Parts: sequence; structure tokens; C-alpha cells
Amino acid sequence: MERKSGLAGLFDIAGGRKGLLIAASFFSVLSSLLQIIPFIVVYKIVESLLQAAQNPAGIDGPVLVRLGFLALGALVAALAALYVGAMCSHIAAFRILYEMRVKLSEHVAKVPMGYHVRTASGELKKIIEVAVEKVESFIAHQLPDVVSAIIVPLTLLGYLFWLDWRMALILLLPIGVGMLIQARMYGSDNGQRYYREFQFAGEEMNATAVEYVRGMPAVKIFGITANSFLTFRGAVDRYRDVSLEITDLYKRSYSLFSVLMGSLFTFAAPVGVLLLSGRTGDQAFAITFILFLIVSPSLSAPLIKLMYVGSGLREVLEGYKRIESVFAEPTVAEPRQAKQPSSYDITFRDVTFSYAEPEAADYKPVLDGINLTARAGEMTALVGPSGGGKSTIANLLLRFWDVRSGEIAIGGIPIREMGTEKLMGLVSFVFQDVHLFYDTIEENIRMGNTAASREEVIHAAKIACCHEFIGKLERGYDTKIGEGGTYLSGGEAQRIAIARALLKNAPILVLDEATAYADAENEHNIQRGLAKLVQGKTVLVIAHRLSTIQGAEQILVIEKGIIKEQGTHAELRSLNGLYERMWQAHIAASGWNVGKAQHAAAGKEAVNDELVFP
Ligand SMILES: Nc1ncnc2c1ncn2[C@@H]1O[C@H](COP(=O)(O)OP(=O)(O)OP(=O)(O)O)[C@@H](O)[C@H]1O
Repeated sequence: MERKSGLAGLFDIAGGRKGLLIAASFFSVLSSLLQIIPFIVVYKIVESLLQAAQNPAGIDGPVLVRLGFLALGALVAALAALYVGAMCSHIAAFRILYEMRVKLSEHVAKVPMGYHVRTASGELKKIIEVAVEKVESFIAHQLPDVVSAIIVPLTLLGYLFWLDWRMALILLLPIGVGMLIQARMYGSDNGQRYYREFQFAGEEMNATAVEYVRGMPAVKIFGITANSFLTFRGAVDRYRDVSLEITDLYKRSYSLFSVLMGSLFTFAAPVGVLLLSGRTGDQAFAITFILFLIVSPSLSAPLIKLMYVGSGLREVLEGYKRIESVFAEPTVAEPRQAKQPSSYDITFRDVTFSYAEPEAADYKPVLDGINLTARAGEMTALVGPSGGGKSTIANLLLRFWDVRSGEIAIGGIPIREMGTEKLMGLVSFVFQDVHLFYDTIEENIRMGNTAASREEVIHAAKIACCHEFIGKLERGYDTKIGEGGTYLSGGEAQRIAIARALLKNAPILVLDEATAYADAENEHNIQRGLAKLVQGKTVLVIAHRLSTIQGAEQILVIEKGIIKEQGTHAELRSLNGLYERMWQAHIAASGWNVGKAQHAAAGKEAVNDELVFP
């Protein structure tokens, strides 16, 4: 569905709950009009008292009491109308808020990873939280307020014109000037520019605050010279400067507007006095004059409200623009009919890819003409110098990004024709950096298969060597991660991720440096667990420690975006090229006792057991 932009878009969203919002506006107007009744009652009481001034015995007590009750009744009814109106607008707003957040989160999950890399997480958080909240506040408070802030002054003015057009006319002067000031305040290019800067500075401060908190270890080490601290400090300073500039820009207009709106009766008073001086004894006019003095201040409240709505509206529209920009972000293209592969060989055919757009000045392919086949039931390992493109290959398989040219297929079916959901169902992934959710350990593992029973979760945890450390936690599998200081080490988190992957039991498994954090003993255990996990699957392993992938059926050496060498461990070593140099470096660095490792070079059996720790 085509999305409207700006105010039209905002009204379009609000239109989804039209009935509730019309009811809210109706009750808001009703409440404001009812609040005028006590003023009229005062007028009527003064009128009766003045008329009976010559003859106090003629005062009609019961009528005055009835008028008093009328005023009280009107106030109670006004409060009730205000309550009902607020209920309607809040129900509408929270429903809209809910729907908008759900749609935004769904959309954000479908956009390519490139968007998330480009967009600071603080910025996205601000859009989902703050901008949506502002739309809610606009719908819940400002929309009904606008209606009453327009209708009530118009009704009041009409009434005052009906009473005495001359005194009413003079009121138009401060009101008109006030409106002009408002239009200048909010409509000028300068004002809009400053406002955008203000918004931007606020967002920047928010985003850098997130980075600052994340970068706390660096701040602890480097103190106030740490980059994240300096950036945050700079953002706070900028926000302060822009806020002061805006205050400076608006201070005169705002003061003038407030003074004008707060002193409407001082405009009506001289005219009234002038008219009264020529009509000594005109009691009816004197009473009208009093009414003007009583009622005219109540004109200013809705007009001031209108000013706040104006300023709030601008904020909301800016926020809405941001929400629109997220919705405008194209999602990963999905096929009309998702195809299901019947086998799980992975093939890359002439795959070229770059993170930068091909038109960009710094364009350089990260992968250049990659051809590979990873067979089902076999382990294919990607090794090579850092930055060569190994993780990128895995990212492309998951369609985090789409290839620039060439094709990736599973079981002969291009992944583009498979549908993201199906594709994700086929692949288990253990990342370098594991993200654990703010939930129990059990649920974090169950994420791999939401239908799994507790026994299945525990079984997977045992294979992934998690069971023991989970058992040592006070609440075991029910421990909430992040709560009460329960944090897991990198190695423990990684094993939880392996347990998740075990539970998912997908036919394709991608391990990106899966045992990076494990200590020697645990790595040995994890490797045994993994051996169970990988059986019969298409396994793609990205590894730095060559000892873990010697048994792979196929090892691809990736350097600078191309496949430099390809073969088994033994074949690659005999080439005496890059792989052999890496192998030698690996042995030297890890201090393995390689007495038997040479023996491993001859075969591809599970060779981990053959490596002896010093
Ligand atoms: N999101 C990204 N945006 C832009 N460039 C990226 C992005 N991710 C990786 N790169 C660049 O792409 C190249 C390949 O990176 P990749 O992570 O695939 O290498 P790798 O072989 O997995 O490295 P490592 O072994 O250090 O993890 C590098 O030059 C890297 O800087």
C-alpha cells in the first residue's frame, strides 16, 4: 500500500481509528464548551445582582442557587467529558502505537543487513521508541486539543461579537499579532533549519551515548581520551549549543506571544471604559463589559495550547519522517512462490560482491568470481588471512546481503527463489559474536527450535558442553541472562549458541570461528559435540585455527576475495603455498606438540584427538 507523507501520512495513520478519534474530539470540544458555562453563570449572577441593586429584596435567591448548581454541574460534566475524550484518544493512540511498532519491527527484520550496519543502533532505537511515542502523544493529546483549540475560541469570539462587536473586534488585534508571531516562529526557514539541527543534535547525542556505554572498557583504560568518550562529549556540547541558539532565537517572539495572550482583557478594557464613559447609567452595557473582562482571558488558554500543538506537530512530523524513512528502506526481495530444495549442496557460481555500491569511488570487490561447491554430508572449511572475505561468504549464503553478480544456490535452487524464511529454516549459524537475549538460558537455547521440550534442551546443552556450567548457576536453566549480574563468558555464550544450533538441527550448518573463546579442554569437548552436530550435514566452517579443520573434506584458502588454493589438508600442504605457510605459522603459534600431527597430514580422520596438548 502506498504511504502518504507528512501530515497527510499522520492523518492516514490516525484514520485507522477514526471512530475513536472523532469521539475524542467531540468530547474535548464538549468539555471546553462546558467550561465556559460557569463564566456565563457568573455573568448572569452579576446581572441579577446589579438589576436588584436598587431593591435588594427583589433578589431571587432560588434562581441564584440554581445558577450555582448549573455552574457546578457544568464543571462536573466538563470533567466527565474530558475523561471520556482522553480515554477514547488514548485507546486509539495506544492501538496505533502498538501496530506501528509491530510493523516497524517486522520491517526492520526484513531489510538487508547493510541497513543495520549503516544505521547506528541508537538511531534505530530512537525511531522505534521516541518517534513512535511522539506520534502516540500527537494522537492521544494534540489531535483532540487542536480541534478544541480551534472550535472553542471561534465559538467564544462569535459569542463576544454577538454581545458587543466593538470590544470583540479589538480582541482580534492581539490574537492576530499572536498568530503572526507563531507563524513566523514555526514557519520561517531559519526556525525550521534550527529545529532540524536540534533534532539531529539530540539524535547524535542518543546514538553516541549508546556507543559510549558499549565502549566503557576502552573508556576505563584510556580515560577521557577514549574515542567514544570524546565523541559523546562533543555530541553533548553540540546539543547544548543548539539548544541555547534555539532559545535565543525564540526568546523575544515567545515572550511577546505569552504577554499578548495573557493580557487580552487589557485590550478590551480601554475600549469598554471609553464606551462606558459615553453611556453613564447603561447598566446592560456595564454587565456586558464585566462579562468581557471575565471571559476574554479564557480565550488565551486554547490559543496558547495551539502554539504548543504547533511546536509539537513539528516534532511529530520530523519523527514521522524518520519512521517513513525506515519504511522506505527496501526489504530483501522475496519470491512469489518460495521453492524448497530437495538436497543441500551449496554452490557459489561466479559470485562477485562488494559492500560499497559499484558506483562508489572506493569500489573494490570483496569477493571476486567465487566458484565453490560445499557438498551435503561433507565439511567445507574456509581459511585464509584476515579480511580475505570468509565471513562475507557466510553472510551472502544467509542473504544478509545480496550478491552483486553470480548466483548462490542450495540443492540447485537459487537462494533468491527460496524465500528468507525457508532459507533461515535450512541453516544453523554459530557466529563469532554470540548474541544472547535477555531471557532464561533455557529459552535462549530453545530459540533454535521453539517446539523443543525441556529434555531436548538439556540434551542439546549436554552435547554442547553447557550442562555443567548451567548446573552451577543458582537457578540453573531458569537463570535470566543479564539479570542480577548473570553474564556468561565468551566461551560459555558460544557453547549456548552451539546448543541452539544442535536443537535447530538444520541440514546446513555454518560455523564462524565457533570455538574461538573455548579453552583447550573445552575446545576438545566442543569438537566432540560438533562432530555429532555435523553428521550428514552440509558444513561450512570458517576457521583460524587450522587444527580444527584438518579433517575437512575440502579446504578453501581465501585471500583478497578469491580462492587461492583448494583441496584437502594433505593436498594443500603438499602444494607448499599459502596454506602450508599458514599451517607452519599455526603450529609455531599454538605450541602444539605436533609429533603426531604430521601423521594427520596423511588422512582426514577426526584428528583432534591426535593432537597432544603440551
Ligand atoms: N559490513 C561491512 N561493510 C563494509 N566492509 C566490510 C563489512 N564487513 C566486512 N567488510 C570488509 O570486507 C572485507 C572482508 O571481510 P570479512 O569479514 O569477510 O573477512 P574475513 O576473511 O572473514 O576476516 P576475519 O578472518 O578477520 O574475520 C574486509 O576488507 C572487511 O573490511
